[in-house]
Amino acid sequence: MNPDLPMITIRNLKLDARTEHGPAHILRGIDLEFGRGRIVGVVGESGSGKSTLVSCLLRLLPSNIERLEGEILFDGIDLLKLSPSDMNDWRGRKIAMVFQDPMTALNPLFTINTHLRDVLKRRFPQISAREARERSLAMLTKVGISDASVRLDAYPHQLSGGMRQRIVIAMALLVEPDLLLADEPTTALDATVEAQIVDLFDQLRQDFSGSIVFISHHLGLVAELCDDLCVMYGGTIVETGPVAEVLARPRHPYTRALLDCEIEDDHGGRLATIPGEVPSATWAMDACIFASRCAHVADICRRGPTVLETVAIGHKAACKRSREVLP
Ligand SMILES: Nc1ncnc2c1ncn2[C@@H]1O[C@H](COP(=O)(O)OP(=O)(O)OP(=O)(O)O)[C@@H](O)[C@H]1O
Repeated sequence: MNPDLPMITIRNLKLDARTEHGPAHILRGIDLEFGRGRIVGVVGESGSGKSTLVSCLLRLLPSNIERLEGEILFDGIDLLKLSPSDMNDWRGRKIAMVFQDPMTALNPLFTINTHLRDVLKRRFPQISAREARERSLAMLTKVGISDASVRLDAYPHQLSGGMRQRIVIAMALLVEPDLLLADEPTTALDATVEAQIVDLFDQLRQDFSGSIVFISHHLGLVAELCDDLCVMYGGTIVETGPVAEVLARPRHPYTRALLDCEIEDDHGGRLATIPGEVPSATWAMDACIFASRCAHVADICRRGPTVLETVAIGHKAACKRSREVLP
């Protein structure tokens, strides 16, 4: 394996779903790549396609798919071409997932020990019960759970929401995945616990050699944690690049607008919002996807869709007027 090659390369990924109003273009041609050891933040409003992108990486796709095109190369292997059983094996070995709601992954009838042991048994079939317990205890401590031996014998409902999310993160890490997908893992938590879970992800990166895709509505949170940023809008990526570069010099009006939305007034309310709505997924994109809401829209923006173009090293934006309006 060549360490200089990207670990994940997504090429022209398109996903349409069948609906009563015609095909919904949920992903409209996603191009993205990232290397090992990166934390990639994916941000965008509700409905921009973030969760669907993650579902494609897991290949857990909706049943009403009408079209799926493109490639998802993981160390050169196209996940979309793996057999169902090979893909299942990858999910338990190379890719792990942390969902928004920890109860998605926890069975209320089983203790934490059973959950962690089952993950370890699936990943390392030869592991003894003793070793599984030792590894589980060490992992609980690592993810910041105090009194780990007591918690190990608890049931999910006996733990707080923050602790349950730590358990789910522990389950994901026990897999020793190359790719960890986290779909809004802090959304269901209050602000203090959210900050603790973000800190946990930050600490984990020190000895986690894989990559993390971290989905969030919250640009500030992504800025704190991630190396790379991917801004999604209407099933497309409108801007991508190193977090510091994109946030210091946003080159797409949507990213700029999202940044403005982060500014709070004295009472913690938002000073700005983006007027209008994300276009319907059934819209056949014949113009810039952001044209209907863009403060800088001009005739050129309505003449065909825009594509991602390099604006600086590693930094791309899909705006025909970028140089004029956000130089
Ligand atoms: N199976 C499906 N059939 C039809 N439309 C779908 C399907 N799955 C998702 N969509 C639509 O595709 C769009 C993108 O959905 P997705 O859940 O990926 O967005 P998201 O950015 O993750 O949103 P959120 O932040 O609310 O989770 C939405 O408009 C959604 O309603």
